[in-house]
Amino acid sequence: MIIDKLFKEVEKKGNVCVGLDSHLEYIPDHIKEKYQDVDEILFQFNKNIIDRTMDIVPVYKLQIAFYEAYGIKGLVAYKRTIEYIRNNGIITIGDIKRGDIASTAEMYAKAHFEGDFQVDFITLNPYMGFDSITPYLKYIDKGDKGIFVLLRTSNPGAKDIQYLEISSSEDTQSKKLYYHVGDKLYEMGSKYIGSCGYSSIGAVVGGTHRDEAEEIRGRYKNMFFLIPGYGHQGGKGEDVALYLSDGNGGVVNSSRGIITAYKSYEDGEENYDKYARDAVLAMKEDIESEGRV
Ligand SMILES: O=c1ccn([C@@H]2O[C@H](COP(=O)(O)O)[C@@H](O)[C@H]2O)c(=O)[nH]1
Repeated sequence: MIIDKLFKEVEKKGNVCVGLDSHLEYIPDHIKEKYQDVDEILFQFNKNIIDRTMDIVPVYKLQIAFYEAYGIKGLVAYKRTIEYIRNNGIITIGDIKRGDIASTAEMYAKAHFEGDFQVDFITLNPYMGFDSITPYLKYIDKGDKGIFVLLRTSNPGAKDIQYLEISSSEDTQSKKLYYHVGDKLYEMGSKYIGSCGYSSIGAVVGGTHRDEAEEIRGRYKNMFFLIPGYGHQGGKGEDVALYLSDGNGGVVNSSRGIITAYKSYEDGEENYDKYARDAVLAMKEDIESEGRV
């Protein structure tokens, strides 16, 4: 199962997920001068970072908005980057955060689990209901695909809706909305547990809030987490480590913190890929120094 592959990669390489959110503004001038087309610029920028980091990175996440923003050529860069990563045997997450009625979700599943934009995991937004998730299950059933569903996100606005205390007809006591989502996903995920003990139905939990971390980790023991919010959004090693279990059970994403790390150095532009690697190593050390919780 894909989750077993991710688990093994994390055992070997650590928990850092590099976010290739490759805004043109983040790309050094020498690359923009060398290549004319935006697809080539984005791809070459990504490729150099991937080549420099793939021995220490278990998974790359591409936020599709950064490619859609550049139209067809942006999507060509998205396709070429995911193909390049997958051809190197490394896992990809398409951060697409889709959520729609079942008939549309079927087409989203086809679009991102087959064909040009095929990745290993995608992110989904469950707030239209669980019938918006079920069309993806037939791919998970086959074993080589997985999903990360938004549970409790990293942004300050997460509190506006996800933290609302509500009760359902099945519960006697009220609980936060994100626990309603988590409990249901946990139940759905129990069918897809790999030999590593985790399910191919994982959840996105923001690494910027630490108060609930131990409760979330303890409540969803078989759930693998995608943990964004490290670095630019303020999450630290001590925060994100709380969502891990014995050093595994989650990957921690950093996008700007890694791909724009070079901007702090005088010789950064020419060596942006080296500084991306240094940033991955520093992040890995920051997380691992917390010990295998
Ligand atoms: O709760 C969430 C879910 C997804 N994201 C995504 O992660 C990265 C974070 O980028 P940074 O530059 O490391 O802040 C980005 O792609 C978001 O769309 C998130 O931040 N929080």
